[in-house]
Amino acid sequence: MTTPRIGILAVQGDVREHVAAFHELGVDTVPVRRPEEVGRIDALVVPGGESTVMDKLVRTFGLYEPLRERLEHGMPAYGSCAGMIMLADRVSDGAAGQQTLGGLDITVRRNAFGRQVDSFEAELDFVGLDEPVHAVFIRAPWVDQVGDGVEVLARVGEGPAAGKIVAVRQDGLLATSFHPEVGTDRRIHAEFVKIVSSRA
Ligand SMILES: NC(=O)CC[C@H](N)C(=O)O
Repeated sequence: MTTPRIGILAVQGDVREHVAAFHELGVDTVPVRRPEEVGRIDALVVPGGESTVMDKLVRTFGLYEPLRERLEHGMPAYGSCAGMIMLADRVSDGAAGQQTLGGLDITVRRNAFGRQVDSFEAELDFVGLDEPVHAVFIRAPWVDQVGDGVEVLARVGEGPAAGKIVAVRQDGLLATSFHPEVGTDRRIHAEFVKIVSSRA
């Protein structure tokens, strides 16, 4: 089997951190900035950053249609934080006119944790991983509602937001409210590589 080509949407956000995370796993990635690059990838990563800016740039660069089409045809994708918002079918508290690429049958609440606690870290139990994940949240969304085909992989364990959904999977689509690309734990990137390889 040939190694799948993982593209990183490289219009805005923490692209370098994702590139480095996959590199540590021995997986090369390619940046995606132009429409013609979309046809050459087997999977997509949408990084953390600012979903409103990412949305505008994706459309300005002519990436919206080709990416949407690939996602509709089942291309695996992983989104962290703003990337989760970009992959969600529905956004609550989105900016005026904000659109997403969609694909994940979820409603995501942007900046859900509020201003006082907009950045924090937490230990999370994560379905399929033996040890908890140390998760870094930065002005993160949470998932308000999931469709029937969506598996919940992690929830906040304690505090005022206890029980809120922060990681999901639906077929080849994976999303986390937090940033595993920040830090040294590569298990979630490894999970995505497994998903991509199993569907290649
Ligand atoms: N760290 C992040 O990716 C923050 C996401 C940002 N709050 C947004 O709405 O896109």
